[in-house]
Amino acid sequence: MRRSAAPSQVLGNVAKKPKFTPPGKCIAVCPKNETKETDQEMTLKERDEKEGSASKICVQNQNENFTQSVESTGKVKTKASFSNDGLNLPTSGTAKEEATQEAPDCLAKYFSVVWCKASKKKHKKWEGDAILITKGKSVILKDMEGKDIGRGTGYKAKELESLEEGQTLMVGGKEIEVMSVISADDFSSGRCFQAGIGTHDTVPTALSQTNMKPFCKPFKNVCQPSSKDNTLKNSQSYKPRHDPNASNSLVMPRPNASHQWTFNKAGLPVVDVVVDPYIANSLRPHQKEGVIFLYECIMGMRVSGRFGAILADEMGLGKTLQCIALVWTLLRQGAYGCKPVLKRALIVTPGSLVKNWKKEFQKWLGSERIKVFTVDQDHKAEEFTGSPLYSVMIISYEMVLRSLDQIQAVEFNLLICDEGHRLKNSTIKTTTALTSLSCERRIILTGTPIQNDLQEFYALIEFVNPGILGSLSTYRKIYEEPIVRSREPSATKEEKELGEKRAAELTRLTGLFILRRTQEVINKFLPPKKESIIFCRPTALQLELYRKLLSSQVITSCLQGRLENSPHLICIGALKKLCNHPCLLLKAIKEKSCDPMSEEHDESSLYEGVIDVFPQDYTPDTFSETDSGKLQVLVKLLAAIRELNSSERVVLVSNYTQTLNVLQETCKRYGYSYTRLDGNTPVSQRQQIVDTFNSKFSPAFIFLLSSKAGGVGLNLVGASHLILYDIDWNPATDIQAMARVWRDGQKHTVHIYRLLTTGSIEEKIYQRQISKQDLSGAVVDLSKTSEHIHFSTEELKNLFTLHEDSSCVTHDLLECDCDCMGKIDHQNTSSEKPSVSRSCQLGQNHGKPNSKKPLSMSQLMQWKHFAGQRQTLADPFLDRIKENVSFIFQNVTNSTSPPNKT
Ligand SMILES: Nc1ncnc2c1ncn2[C@@H]1O[C@H](COP(=O)(O)OP(=O)(O)OP(=O)(O)O)[C@@H](O)[C@H]1O
Ligand SMILES: [Mg+2]
Repeated sequence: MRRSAAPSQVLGNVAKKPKFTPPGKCIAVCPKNETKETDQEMTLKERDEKEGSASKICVQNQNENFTQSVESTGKVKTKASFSNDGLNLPTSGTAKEEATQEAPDCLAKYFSVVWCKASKKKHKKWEGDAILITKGKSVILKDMEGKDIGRGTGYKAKELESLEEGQTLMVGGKEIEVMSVISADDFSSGRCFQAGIGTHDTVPTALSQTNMKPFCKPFKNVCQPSSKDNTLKNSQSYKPRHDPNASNSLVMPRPNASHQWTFNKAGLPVVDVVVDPYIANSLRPHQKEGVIFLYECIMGMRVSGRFGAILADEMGLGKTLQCIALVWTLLRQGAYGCKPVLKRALIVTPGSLVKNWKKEFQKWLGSERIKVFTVDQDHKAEEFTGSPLYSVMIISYEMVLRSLDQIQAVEFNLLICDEGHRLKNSTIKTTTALTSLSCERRIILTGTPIQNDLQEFYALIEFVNPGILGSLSTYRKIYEEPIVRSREPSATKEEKELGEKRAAELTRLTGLFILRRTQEVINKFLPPKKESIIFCRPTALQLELYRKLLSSQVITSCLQGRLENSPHLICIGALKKLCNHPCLLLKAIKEKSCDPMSEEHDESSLYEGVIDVFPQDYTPDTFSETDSGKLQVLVKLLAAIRELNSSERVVLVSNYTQTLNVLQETCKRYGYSYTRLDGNTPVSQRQQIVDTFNSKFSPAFIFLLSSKAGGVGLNLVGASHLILYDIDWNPATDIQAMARVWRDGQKHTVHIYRLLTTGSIEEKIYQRQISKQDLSGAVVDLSKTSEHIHFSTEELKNLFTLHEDSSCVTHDLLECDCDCMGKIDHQNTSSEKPSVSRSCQLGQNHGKPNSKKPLSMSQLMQWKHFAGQRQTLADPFLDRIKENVSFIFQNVTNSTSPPNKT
């Protein structure tokens, strides 16, 4: 049968046949070799051969699936040919499942087909591409969005088995013709539904290779220049701005032939782009790779026709510096005829980091190279527009909304969104405003993308590379539903396999433009970090109040599954307050009693009779540190640091302003000088507070920090001790806070202390936290953040249980066979070596399916652990606090690295 109007598969199998036709006839536009070669020149063909480049300019591009148009301005517009169809995959395993019902033992087969309505016409007019699944005697036809468009049964099994290319079949009133056979793998990964983007044929340059790429002679022509003579004359002035042959030079990869074909219409000489040694010399190895990665992404060299990137390096790896190196390079240079790629760049960042960005520009480039413009109350966006002095604008997310008109009026060539995970919601104003900017080159920087769910992940991808994953509904069908389904306990083996494959495919696809490195790459440059989880015994008052709350009617009914209006959240809040200090609970009770008319009946009922447990003269303001186990420990710890490390400073973190007030009052009582940054600190003052604290002349001993308000992006390397006073459901919040101190620039050994109230809800939250961290290797963490957490009755029961007899429930859960209460020594005598060889291996049987403890507890596997009441502890700080401590886990990272960074 002949086909006339073929859909996208007119050229055959998507994966096999080229789909991209360059504008104009290739042969005509690209004459064999009209440009004379000089000593320094060689043809593209030769160079490609020499460099092993896969594609040739006159060959149809196998990597691309774009239609292309050139505007009269010469600006090239590329558009994914699948943009309307999206990537199209079926919902989770439906085809297999359905066919299984029909013939459980037969193997399913998959075909790429075209279809049209059944007609007797000889000359068919095909209406669309589709996927045909056959199994036994049944078939299912799916459109490219994964929707069923036809089904049939009662075929001859043999005929279906031998179905091959070119054959036709009737399926539910539709006539189909088989175009090609699809592998089961291509079906289950979803690749067969993708119209070519990011499938087998995308060839990103390997980072390590590009890094090593030798210098290529700069004066080479690609296509026919507009004027041969001119180009030859001018070629002598097309020189790299910096010497690519110098030792340590950082040379960007050269664009391949198809890139040149698309973006170098004028046929300008290709010149090496070399990062200014002034900044390149400061870059760590991972940062050099990062700059190359970003360069390739935003130049459209990794995924053809896409210019976005997500740099998701863990906190403190210097994302700022990598971007500065990129921006500075591209403001001055470009591969085609030395023409700078960027004229103007826009950097959007949380308000608290605007000044930090400016400082970092100065730090790495000095003040004479570049002038950056920061938008604030006194410097309006219009000033930037009117001034030729500035090429970089730094603005806060809040200000973007206020200055949108002015920003839209400027043509920015690069948009960088720092802490860009805030764009995870595509409907919020900031995201819509930034999406409205015409700039195609977009970079998201984030240290914590993993906490998002699959839809948030989609929003981030959509922001940097719009359309690459198809429409949201398609994406849900292809990826989200099968992946989520496969992780449910009731998932069948097939569903699990499908989910895993789709997740792997999603990772592969997005991995082309997402780069995440972990802290390890920088560890060797950092001083040691000693992390201790300190289980603090609750006081008698805390225990009594805790029991009282647990016996309340509200908690009882929560445990019976009555969760309308989320009463459990109020209960959790009250218990957390109590753990921090009983006075915070009393404050809440008093505030509630002043407002008896409020709607919150559950809260009033929870507090019923609790006030009677407090001593009679107890007031929230005259609290005593002896009423809170954690505060007792804190006071002793601060005294020990003051005494043993008098020149070192402390960051004290809480998630709650009221708790910070208690901590601040404690500082006052002990005469400790402090500074504070929380949600109420004006954004304009934040950098100043941070700078003053980091200066060696800082009078402040303690930095009180609200992790939620100001944690992200701050550098607090002036302190070498960090105490997490309370715990958040979301591990990212705490990790963010910890990374403020242990980062590049830190000169001292860092001590991190996490305080938890023994046997209480805090331990349970900690256990949940570490299970979340274990998921961070996945594309995304599917667990939701705080208020969205869904608790089963079983989980609530666990949360609302107080373990009074245990010195560490977390340790109990590990089923560790040691006797850490003193008989066997599980305290590693050498405090500087990880205790891998000790007899007690925490979580020995982790990962075994029958293990009762959560797999994630394996995180603690390598940690030393010991009961608090030992006679002496090797760590002098812990030794001072042991009286109030029931248990300690401790881990040392980088024990061998020198205290000063290299
Ligand atoms: N190559 C380097 N040499 C020395 N210091 C560096 C280097 N790279 C970065 N730094 C410093 O390390 C600190 C952390 O860098 P930066 O703030 O860019 O981290 P980040 O990746 O943005 O982390 P976060 O996710 O926390 O924002 C900064 O003070 C920065 O100046
Ligand atoms: Mg940052």
